[in-house]
Amino acid sequence: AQMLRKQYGTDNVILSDIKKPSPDVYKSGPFVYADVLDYKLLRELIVNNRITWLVHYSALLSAVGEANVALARKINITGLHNVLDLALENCLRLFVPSTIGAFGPSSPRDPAPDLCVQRPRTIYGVSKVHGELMGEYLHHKYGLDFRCLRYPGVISVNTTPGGGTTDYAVQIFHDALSTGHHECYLRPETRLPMMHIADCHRATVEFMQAPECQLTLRTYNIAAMSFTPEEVAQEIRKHLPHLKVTYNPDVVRQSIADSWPVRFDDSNARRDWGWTPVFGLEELVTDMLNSIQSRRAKEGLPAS
Ligand SMILES: NC(=O)c1ccc[n+]([C@@H]2O[C@H](COP(=O)([O-])OP(=O)(O)OC[C@H]3O[C@@H](n4cnc5c(N)ncnc54)[C@H](O)[C@@H]3O)[C@@H](O)[C@H]2O)c1
Ligand SMILES: C[C@@H](O)[C@H](N)C(=O)O
Repeated sequence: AQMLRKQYGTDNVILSDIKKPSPDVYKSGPFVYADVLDYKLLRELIVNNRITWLVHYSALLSAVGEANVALARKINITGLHNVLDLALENCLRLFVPSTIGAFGPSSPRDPAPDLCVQRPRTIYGVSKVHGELMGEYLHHKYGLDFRCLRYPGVISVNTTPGGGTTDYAVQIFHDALSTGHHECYLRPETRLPMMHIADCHRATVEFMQAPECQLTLRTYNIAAMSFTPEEVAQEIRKHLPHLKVTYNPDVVRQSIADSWPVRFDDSNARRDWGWTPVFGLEELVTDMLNSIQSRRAKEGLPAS
């Protein structure tokens, strides 16, 4: 929203959720309550605010989805159908993120290309493949301007991890600066594609702004780096040598991670609309530690 508001004006970008926003978010511009399962309310918001673009992020992530399959199906599939119908009815440009989780054990893993077998084994992945296919179907049949990026694990200081399989890659930075000890629920050699949130946001805005004639696909992989818990820990130790990591693999999350790509082939995104990441592992680690450290200092908390 911050990026879009700079370009399009504060009042022209409306954030929504079913959760109360932090005071910072609330003060930064328009925020409304919107439940994606409430079709009438969504329609009212779109009509009353003369919405032209819709960015649909609401979802239950992979690990939390496995713990509550019925709710994940409702939010990730029924909610998506509401959004697709409204986008079509109101000629909106629609962005829906997909994920590395849209692939499964029978997909090529190193690298996973844009087009290949997709047989995910989580309700999250199944719902994301469904979203990719529904959006593309409505694009080809009715001309819906549907755009979808498959994000790697996204790493950010601003939000607490939302119940995904890649959450450890956020938590490890907080633990490094608080207790100096991180207990990892994945095995040390588990490699997954990851991305700094600044790259993820920039990719999304650049992709949304790309002229339609440049797009040869409606769903693209985007990549920045791939690392294992051991590799990110080693990079953090260059700044905080005392970091201790112990491993206690969680059966559910480890088996999800083992079914996902270890690397993404994003050559189509690079060719079609010029995607290039800025953050590699070194830059990511420096930025995350600096940002968390200054946040802790503001809150009067010590760094370990
Ligand atoms: N974080 C990642 O690493 C990652 C990677 C790939 C794709 N994505 C995708 O990006 C999107 C956002 O992910 P995130 O990490 O911010 O997840 P998150 O869990 O932090 O946020 C999801 C949001 O959806 C909201 N929500 C839940 N039920 C809702 C409902 N009924 N109506 C409206 N909102 C509802 C939640 O309140 C929450 O704020 C998801 O679609 C996810 O699949 C995320
Ligand atoms: C990878 C992504 O979709 C999310 N962070 C998850 O782990 O579920």
